[in-house]
Amino acid sequence: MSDPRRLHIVAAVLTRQDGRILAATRPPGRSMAGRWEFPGGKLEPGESRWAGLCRELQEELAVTVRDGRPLIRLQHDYDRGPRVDLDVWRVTAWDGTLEAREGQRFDWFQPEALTRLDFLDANTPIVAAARLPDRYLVTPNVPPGPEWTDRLLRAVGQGSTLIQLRGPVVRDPRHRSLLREMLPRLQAAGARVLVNGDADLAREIAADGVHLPWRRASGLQGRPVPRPSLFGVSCHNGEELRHAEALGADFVTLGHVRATPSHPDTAPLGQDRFLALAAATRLPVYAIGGMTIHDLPELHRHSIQGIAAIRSLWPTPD
Ligand SMILES: Nc1nc2c([nH]c(=O)n2[C@@H]2O[C@H](COP(=O)(O)OP(=O)(O)OP(=O)(O)O)[C@@H](O)[C@H]2O)c(=O)[nH]1
Repeated sequence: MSDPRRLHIVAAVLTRQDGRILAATRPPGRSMAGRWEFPGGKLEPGESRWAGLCRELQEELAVTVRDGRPLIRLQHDYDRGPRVDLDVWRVTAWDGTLEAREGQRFDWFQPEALTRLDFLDANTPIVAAARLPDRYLVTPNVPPGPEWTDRLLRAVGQGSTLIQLRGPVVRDPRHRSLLREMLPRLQAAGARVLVNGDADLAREIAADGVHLPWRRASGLQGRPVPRPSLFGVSCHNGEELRHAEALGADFVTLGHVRATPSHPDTAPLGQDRFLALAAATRLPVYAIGGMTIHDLPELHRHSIQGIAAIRSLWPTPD
């Protein structure tokens, strides 16, 4: 951390197998008491991030953390308050029975319900990251075949629980019946489905949100859909990332990281530039452009949300 006055905070998004997430109120007597946060606290001098996380969860909730990984990292300056570097981890395994050891209130919430809680000001992107998976499937820009629903359901089963429908399947009204048949089945299987480029269509078919290409997002002043609907933006540089933040986007895709057949004419960002841009935004970031699930461990190490991909997440036919 370059600024020694900035507090390094480690915090945990405890996530149960059924998908519910723990949130807690700040205990009486603390700053911003009563508002919601994720359990955690200040890293001690010389302490590793993981050791600090484990200590905080033991102190606050009496649990021993067994498994987790970085989820998102962002900086926030409170007015007349601390300047914090929030280093948030997804924790998926722990031992012990949860106890509120510091007088806080805690509960388990469906991911969507988190958006209705009065969280600390810095936490909006953390709540978005908590709600989102690490695989974001973007459909190919070709007319959909009748086998699409089954293929997409297979992708959901493999962990791509966020799907962006784009191309003819959303643009061409002849595919509306397929779309209407497909959507509830994907949602029932646990997927959130976003429509590329068209917030009206997203509303009309009860999709879970909208994803805008940069050229559509650039002319907007605010979100095209209210929370808890999801709003993603495709970004390629720092200026676009700052505009996506100002719009109140829930997340961005950032790329293309590697050379890909879908962008033969533009140079890829490359890993170093990608990581530098991703570190400078407070929004959850999906790396896009030549990404596969084998990239996930390294991306997670850098507190990146995950990958967005067409080819590598699109299941082959049986
Ligand atoms: N644990 C935690 N802290 C958060 C979150 N979001 C957020 O802005 N923070 C800020 O990070 C700092 C947490 O440090 P802490 O938990 O050790 O501090 P504290 O209770 O003694 O609070 P205080 O020193 O502000 O009174 C606080 O300034 C808090 O406002 C969050 O989700 N979890």
